[in-house]
Amino acid sequence: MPKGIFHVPNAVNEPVKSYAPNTPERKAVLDAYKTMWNSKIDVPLYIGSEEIKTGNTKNMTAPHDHKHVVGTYHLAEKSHVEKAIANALEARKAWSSTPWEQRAAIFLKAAELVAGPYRARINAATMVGQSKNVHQAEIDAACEFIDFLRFNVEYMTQIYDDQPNSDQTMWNRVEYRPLEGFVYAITPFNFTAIAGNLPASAAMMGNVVVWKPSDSQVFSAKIIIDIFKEAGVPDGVINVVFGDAQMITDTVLESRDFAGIHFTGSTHVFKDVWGKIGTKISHYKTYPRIVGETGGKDFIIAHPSANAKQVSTGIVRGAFEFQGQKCSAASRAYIPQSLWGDVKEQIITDVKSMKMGSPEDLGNFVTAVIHEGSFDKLASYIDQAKNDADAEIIVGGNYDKSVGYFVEPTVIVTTNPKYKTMETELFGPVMTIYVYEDAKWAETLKLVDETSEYALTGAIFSKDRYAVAEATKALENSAGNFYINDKPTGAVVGMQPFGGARASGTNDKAGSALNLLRWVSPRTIKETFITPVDYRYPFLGE
Ligand SMILES: NC(=O)c1ccc[n+]([C@@H]2O[C@H](COP(=O)([O-])OP(=O)(O)OC[C@H]3O[C@@H](n4cnc5c(N)ncnc54)[C@H](O)[C@@H]3O)[C@@H](O)[C@H]2O)c1
Ligand SMILES: N[C@@H](CCC=O)C(=O)O
Repeated sequence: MPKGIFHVPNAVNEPVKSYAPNTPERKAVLDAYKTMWNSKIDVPLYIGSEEIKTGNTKNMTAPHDHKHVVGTYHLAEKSHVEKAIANALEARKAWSSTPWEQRAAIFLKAAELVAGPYRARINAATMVGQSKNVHQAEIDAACEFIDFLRFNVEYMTQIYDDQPNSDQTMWNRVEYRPLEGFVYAITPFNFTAIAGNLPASAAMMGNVVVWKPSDSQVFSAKIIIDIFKEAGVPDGVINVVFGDAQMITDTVLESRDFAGIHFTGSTHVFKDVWGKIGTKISHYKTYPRIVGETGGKDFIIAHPSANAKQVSTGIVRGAFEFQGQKCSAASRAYIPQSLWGDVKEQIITDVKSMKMGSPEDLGNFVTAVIHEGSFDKLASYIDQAKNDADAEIIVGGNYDKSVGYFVEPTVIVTTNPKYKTMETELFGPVMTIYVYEDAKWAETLKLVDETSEYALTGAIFSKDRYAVAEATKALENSAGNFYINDKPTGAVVGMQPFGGARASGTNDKAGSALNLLRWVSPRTIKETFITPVDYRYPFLGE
């Protein structure tokens, strides 16, 4: 047991590297990309100390070149999921009582492995398997993942440090126990950092985990697993299963020891899983913690006082970075008539200047969308907009899946503020704009609030402080992350805790102490120094 009250290193955000020509990081990431492109990996299930090849495999391909196979991964059967749970529960015996500083050291080491020896590999894997351009890979797979690991260690110690009052007669203590059972982490394709953070944050707090990554992120998930192993996460603490999401989830939910779910993904899946947990609630040993960050229909609203160039840049970067595949991506905008001419011209100029293609060419701003299902869905909405009288495509609108799943950044202007693409999350490079009359500012704020079921991110651009204040109040429940004079994407751990409410999730703010609190079950301990030996109150003896 520790013989000191230890302090962890102060968490600092990882600086973003530039990847400019002739930098060492540029050479390293391109070398790693080539190596991965020209070899094939075979990813097993990771259960306890075993790496299991079930023989039932799927190919991993690059979204920007979908015939190019970069590896295979093995699919779990029900028995593997059961085995993963059994291994997790076995590992819990040692892990749940491992001193916190030992757990902290593992995850601090993992952060340094990402920052140094694994940086080029995890970025390159994110470029190959998820088609991120190098800047998007760097801010996600390297920097955000490192920040999650470093800051969560610091938040963990803040939580442990939060203790109740005592007096001379007693000492009150709270210990933050891991949950009694195991945590199930389900992760999305679009952020390598989220894939790493969901299992790691629960494990850091002393929990054991069954992790099911997205089928479209296995390629970079393999690097995360390598990092956890090298950092010293003991066997069985994080068990990884791939395959049929429904079967895996149903099997997990059958276990009486299921103690919590750490989910990020789409709203309909989360609601479905929540419903299943609800129907089995009497079956579980404890009430499972349900944490889910889900979809968004994120907005930008410009006030007539806004700077047109700032607005158009916010729209273009907010909507089209990583092909709009961020839960935070701007996908509906409200622009006053008086600014529209300038904003429109600038958007069209910017979008036409964007290069699209493989992420290996670092000059490409836009690459492919994640898979055929997403491509087909986006194409159908774009085709619909071409036919609808209340919609007009002002730039983009083409798509091609012959080599990769390429969809041009597309801007739809609609005269109908409730047009389908103003309300529905498409999760791709499609932005819809509604132009409002300047005099209808207050009505438009109401429209922003009422148009979508989501409440994840949103932004207002304005030079008028009264308008900023009015929007901040009117939209207080419309976004969990609200931006003033900035695009609604790019939250940084330690700076803008991230998460939304309404249909966007439980708003437990990934990368914050609020989130880590969901993975502990506090026990209060009262120790009395002079224990009473007489039941009578003092006055009863008089
Ligand atoms: N709010 C946030 O912080 C945040 C962050 C990233 C992504 N997202 C959201 O995630 C979505 C995009 O990611 P995606 O396409 O990977 O989402 P998705 O919902 O398709 O998949 C997410 C995970 O759920 C699994 N899954 C799918 N069907 C399931 C089922 N029936 N039962 C159990 N698990 C199932 C998938 O295999 C994957 O691991 C978007 O809606 C986006 O807004 C939200
Ligand atoms: N943290 C990211 C969003 C993650 C969701 O996809 C951002 O703020 O852009």
